[in-house]
Amino acid sequence: MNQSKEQRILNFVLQNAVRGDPCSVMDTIDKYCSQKEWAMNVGNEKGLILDKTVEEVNPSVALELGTYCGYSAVRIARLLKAGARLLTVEFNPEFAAIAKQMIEFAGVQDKVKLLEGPSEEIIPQLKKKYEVDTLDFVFLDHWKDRYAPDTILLQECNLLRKGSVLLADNIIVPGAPEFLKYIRNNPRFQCTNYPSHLEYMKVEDAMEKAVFLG
Ligand SMILES: O=C(NC/C=C/[C@H]1O[C@@H](Sc2ccncc2)[C@H](O)[C@@H]1O)c1cc([N+](=O)[O-])cc(O)c1O
Ligand SMILES: [Mg+2]
Repeated sequence: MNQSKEQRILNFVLQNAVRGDPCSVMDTIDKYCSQKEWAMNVGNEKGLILDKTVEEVNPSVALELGTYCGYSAVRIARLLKAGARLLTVEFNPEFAAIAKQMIEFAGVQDKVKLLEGPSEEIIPQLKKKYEVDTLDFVFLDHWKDRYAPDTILLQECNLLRKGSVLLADNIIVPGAPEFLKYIRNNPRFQCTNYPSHLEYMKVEDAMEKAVFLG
C-alpha cells in the first residue's frame, strides 16, 4: 500500500534531521515541503509571527487546534519555559500518529500532550480531564469553519481569561470569513492582523491575533 504524503514527510525528517533538535526538524520539513511536496504546515514566514507571539505571551498552558504533522507543535513547544505545556488537538488518527513521532524525534514530547479527537469534544474536557484552569495562548489552524464556533466554545467553557491570546492561521487562504466577522465585531477581543504569505508559496495570506479582554 503506497505511503501517504505525511508519511513521506516524516520519513524525510527521520532520515535527514538531527534527533532532539527542534529547529533541524522544522527546517527539514520546510525543505521537503518547499522542494518536493507542498503541505499545510504553517511554514517559516508565518512561523516567525507564531514565534514572536509565543515569546510575547510566554504561556504556561497553550492549546493548538489542528496538529497535522506536528510542525507547529514542535515550533511552539521549543519556545516554552520549563514546566509549561502545549495541548494539541488532532482528530485524524493517521496524522496524529505521524505528529506523535515527529514530536518525539524533535525531543519536545515532555512539553506536548497530543489529544486525539475533534476540538468540539476535547475543548469541554480540558478543565476536568486535562486539568486546565485557563489557556494563556491558543493557535487555531484546524478546519477554518471551526475557528468561530470553537472560539465561542472556549468562552462558554470559561477557558479564556483577561489577556488570553488567540492566533489564527490562514485568514486569507483558505480564509476564515465567519471567524473574522465574529472576532473583529466582538468588543471582548482586541484584534491585530499580520500580513504574510501562504506557506511555501508567493500567495498572500495573513494571521490574526485576538486578545481576550475578559
Ligand atoms: O485546510 C487547512 N487546514 C486545515 C487543517 C486541518 C488539520 O486539523 C485537523 S481537523 C480538526 C482538528 C481538531 N479538531 C477538529 C478538526 C485535520 O486532520 C488536519 O490535521 C489549510 C489549508 C491550506 N491551504 O493552502 O489549502 C493552508 C493551511 O495553512 C491550512 O491550515
Ligand atoms: Mg494553516
